Amino acid sequence: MRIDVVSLFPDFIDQAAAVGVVGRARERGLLTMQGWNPRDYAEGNYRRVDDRPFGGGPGMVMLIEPLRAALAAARAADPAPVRVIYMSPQGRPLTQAKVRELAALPRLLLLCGRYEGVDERFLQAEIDEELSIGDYVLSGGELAAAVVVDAVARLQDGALGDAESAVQDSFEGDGLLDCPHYTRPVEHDMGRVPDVLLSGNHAEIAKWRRQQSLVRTLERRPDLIDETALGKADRRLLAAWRAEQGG
Ligand SMILES: CC(C)(C)c1cccc(C(=O)NCC2(NC(=O)c3cccc4nocc34)CCCC2)c1
Repeated sequence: MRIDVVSLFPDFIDQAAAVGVVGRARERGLLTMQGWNPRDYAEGNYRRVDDRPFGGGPGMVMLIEPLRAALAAARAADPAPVRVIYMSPQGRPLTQAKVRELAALPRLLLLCGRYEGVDERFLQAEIDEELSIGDYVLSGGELAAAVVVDAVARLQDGALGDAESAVQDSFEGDGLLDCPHYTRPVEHDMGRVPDVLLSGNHAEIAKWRRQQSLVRTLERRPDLIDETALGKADRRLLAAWRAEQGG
């Protein structure tokens, strides 16, 4: 897969995608990336990439022409069709389902905003979709682009080793939050490892982990599951938990 990133700080993404799974995927040729800086395409001796907003108000807006030239150069760099995504607070929330869809494409182009954003005419003319990584104010779209790169890279065939794939599958599997994890020592002034995990009883351990995931998801992110859609076994685990809690 090829990912082009249009950003005033292309090195930022490159660094964020240089280590770990993403770095390895790039080394293995599973993922190629290239940054494109609109400033390299800005005219005039000030090489302007932004200007004041019509209608007044604070801040600056990214100019159309440098973006259009950078996007054209990126498109021309590879014959494969490209999905152009503007990382934006006005975008649809990024979900794992969307990540899976994007990971299957041959090419992505991620546009990162700065200042107050991008001239709307450019977005209307050139952008296929807008995606948001969450509802908070950021200084630029680069962190969001790095999130997409990481999530998509993990799904490239061969990016993860068998063990890592199993972890990814367990995370992705049923959309539940993760169960608690423990490692050595068994005893610690911060507490003791739950006995079930020391029992060697793999069926009980699997049940306990499932129960913990279910309870945590219901307690912390009820929006992630529809209790009515739970299977009989899951409903039993929740009932047992509630009985234990005297709930
Ligand atoms: C969400 C809410 C708090 C209501 C809000 C309302 C209005 C503006 C902003 C805001 O952050 N504007 C600044 C910019 N933000 C992002 O690029 C950005 C922010 C968040 C998630 C993202 N996912 O991708 C890109 C994202 C846009 C131009 C430069 C950075 C945020």
